[in-house]
Amino acid sequence: MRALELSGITKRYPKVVANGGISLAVEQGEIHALIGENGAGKSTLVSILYGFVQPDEGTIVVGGERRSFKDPTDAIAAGLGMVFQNFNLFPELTVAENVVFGAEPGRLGLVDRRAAAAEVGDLAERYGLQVPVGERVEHLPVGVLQRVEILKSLYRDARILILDEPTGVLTPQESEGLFEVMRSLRAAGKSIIFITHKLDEVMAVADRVTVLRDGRVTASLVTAETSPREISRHMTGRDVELSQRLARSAPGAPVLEVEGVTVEVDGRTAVDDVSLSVRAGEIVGIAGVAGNGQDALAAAIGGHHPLRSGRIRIAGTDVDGADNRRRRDLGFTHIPEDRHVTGSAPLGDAVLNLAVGYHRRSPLRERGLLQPKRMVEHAERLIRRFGVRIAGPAVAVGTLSGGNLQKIVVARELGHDAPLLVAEQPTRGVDIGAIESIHGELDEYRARGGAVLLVSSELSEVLNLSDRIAVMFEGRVMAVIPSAEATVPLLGLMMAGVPYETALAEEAASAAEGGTAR
Ligand SMILES: Nc1ncnc2c1ncn2[C@@H]1O[C@H](COP(=O)(O)OP(=O)(O)OP(=O)(O)O)[C@@H](O)[C@H]1O
Repeated sequence: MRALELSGITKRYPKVVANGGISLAVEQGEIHALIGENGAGKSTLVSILYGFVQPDEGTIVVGGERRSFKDPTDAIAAGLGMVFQNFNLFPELTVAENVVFGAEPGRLGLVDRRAAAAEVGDLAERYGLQVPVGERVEHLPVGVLQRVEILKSLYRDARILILDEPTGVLTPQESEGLFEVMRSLRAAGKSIIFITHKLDEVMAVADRVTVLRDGRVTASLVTAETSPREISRHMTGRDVELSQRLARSAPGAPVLEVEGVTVEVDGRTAVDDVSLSVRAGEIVGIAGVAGNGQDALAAAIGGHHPLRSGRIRIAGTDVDGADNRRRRDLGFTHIPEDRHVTGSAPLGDAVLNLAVGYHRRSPLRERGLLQPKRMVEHAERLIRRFGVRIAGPAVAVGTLSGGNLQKIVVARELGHDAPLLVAEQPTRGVDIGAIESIHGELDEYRARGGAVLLVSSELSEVLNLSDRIAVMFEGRVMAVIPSAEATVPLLGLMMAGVPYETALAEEAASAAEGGTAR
């Protein structure tokens, strides 16, 4: 039976057609992947489906009935559920309370704890979702929080679940766990719309895949009958070749030195006695699940957090007490994790966003005056070089899709050849073509002698780019290992807090049982 049918969905914005007549059918008990390059129209389509955005044209039919949603409440009532990338949970409430919160008519918002725990426990068991129903969600791992979000939708009787890039925040083991949950939901007759940029995930878990390009459907394929190459050709209109990394020469002098650094954030130790260094011509990757101190460490290097103890040197100079501007003068550049808040000025155009932070120096400023023509040329050059999809340099970056905004931030920071780059999640949410080009840029930057501290929860990225890898867990560096000795299972175990020696032994044991390495 058909769970959902979208026909001719169209949404126009002043300068782009975000969805240009999209038709899509999702069967009951099907995992349906939605894939496409940045700006292809995926978010717009699911925002329409969930009632956030109203389409200009087109129809939505759910379970055989024509529907129109003026807001998410309508969509939920029709049996839709959405799990966002950013979870929306109350830290001080238990799992069960979070699940039932707001969905209990007649109880005036008061939650009967015992009844809730029993009900949620039953629900979790029925769908094979392991959660500690009575525990406060505060300190639960991300993978569990995600299951709580899924339970929230199931509790509201969702028959169609939309998962928006759900693996972006998970360890490889947690992603595998999520896929298991998705399969058991499918077995129970639920339908899942799964947005991802990762072809291997499409192949692993989806029954069918719809490919979008420039707001249109370019293919709707049965995964068992297609290949990653065919899907990527429909996404990009060309073959994406994964480029070879450049030859590595011996690294030079240390550009970043972090010694015994401890940082407190909101009264808690976020970074706990961390030491590491990055040399010229070297990429050091930090692997870890988000929230294990990586962001606080990056903020401390950038001068946004005071150190409780330890020292940081940039290009040989102790930066204690130096503000962000002074650090930039010493050669520090930074791709921040949050491109919306700290990475960009949404109302500003691309010219401004590609110059900011560098507008005080030549060539963008000469004899104390900004050079508008040069700023425009600079923006145009970077837009071309990084393949940003934007109508022109005068467009406000706030209207760009997530991935294209990320390209703007990366382009700005890499466009200056400073000696040190701290790159946090540089390819989060960007499509495979753009990942390739950002990786290529980072690799070339390193080959030109740049030093990179790469913070990423994307293990393939860390493995592919880094010379050495540090794994962070609860503020500490578990180990720093040469990337040639690292494998996905080994890093995955350490990211979950397993000490290096134990992880090594466990990995060897599972490899002996025929598990996969790397
Ligand atoms: N509110 C808006 N105003 C103007 N343009 C918009 C708006 N929302 C989306 N767009 C444009 O619509 C197009 C489709 O964007 P959308 O966010 O749906 O893409 P996406 O496939 O989800 O991309 P990504 O993978 O980068 O998240 C883009 O060109 C984007 O700039």
